[in-house]
Amino acid sequence: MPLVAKIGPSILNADLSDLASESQRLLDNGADYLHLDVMDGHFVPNLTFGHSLVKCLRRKIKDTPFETHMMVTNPQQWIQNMADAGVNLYTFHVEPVCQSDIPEICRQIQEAGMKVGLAVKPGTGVETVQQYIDLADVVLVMTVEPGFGGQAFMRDMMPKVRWLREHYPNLNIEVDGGVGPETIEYCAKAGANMIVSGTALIEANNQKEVINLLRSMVQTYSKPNTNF
Ligand SMILES: O=C(CO)[C@H](O)[C@H](O)COP(=O)(O)O
Ligand SMILES: [Fe+2]
Repeated sequence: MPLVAKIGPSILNADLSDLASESQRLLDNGADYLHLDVMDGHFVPNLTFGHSLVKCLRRKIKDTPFETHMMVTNPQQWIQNMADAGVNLYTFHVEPVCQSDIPEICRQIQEAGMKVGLAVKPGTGVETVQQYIDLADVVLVMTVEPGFGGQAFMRDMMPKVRWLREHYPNLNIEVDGGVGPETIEYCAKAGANMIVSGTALIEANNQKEVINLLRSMVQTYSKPNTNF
């Protein structure tokens, strides 16, 4: 069975004063979910928004899955708030938390009614999350240092994606950072099926064309025996 390709625009570099219509345009052009980058100015040197804004967006965009990419030092703190705001997938970084707390954080996320994403920064090996993969719905391999949109894609992260795909054929593997028409082939070939794309989509003249291209690349390479 080919994996399901899902395209999730990051709205980080969109016009945040007009977030609902920017998001709706991306969805009308074929996006499957919205990737909402939450930054606390501590885990990363940048600030974005929190659960209040997510809740407002949810009032306007009702049926689309929301992922929050939690670039925060204390992911446990925001679980209930984000669940109440209408988040579906709560993806947190493993770096700032105690390894032994990861199962409990995953449990709390699930208990709050959300799916679990485990995110790793470029300097973190996948072996760090390996023992927790059974507790997660998604593993996010960052392809830039978290904190800012519009950075260059780190191709040297692809061995992590490839390793995950080899060992976990059915896992949802997400890539985030510098992903667009120029770099999707690397991600798709390595085995990623959840594609976050920010700047490349926000700045595209034809968002529908770019979303279709990202999806078709994933579909091409996720067919059995054509991965590599
Ligand atoms: O998590 C992120 C940055 O920390 C963003 O999701 C990511 O950078 C997407 O934006 P772009 O495609 O412009 O790189
Ligand atoms: Fe992100």
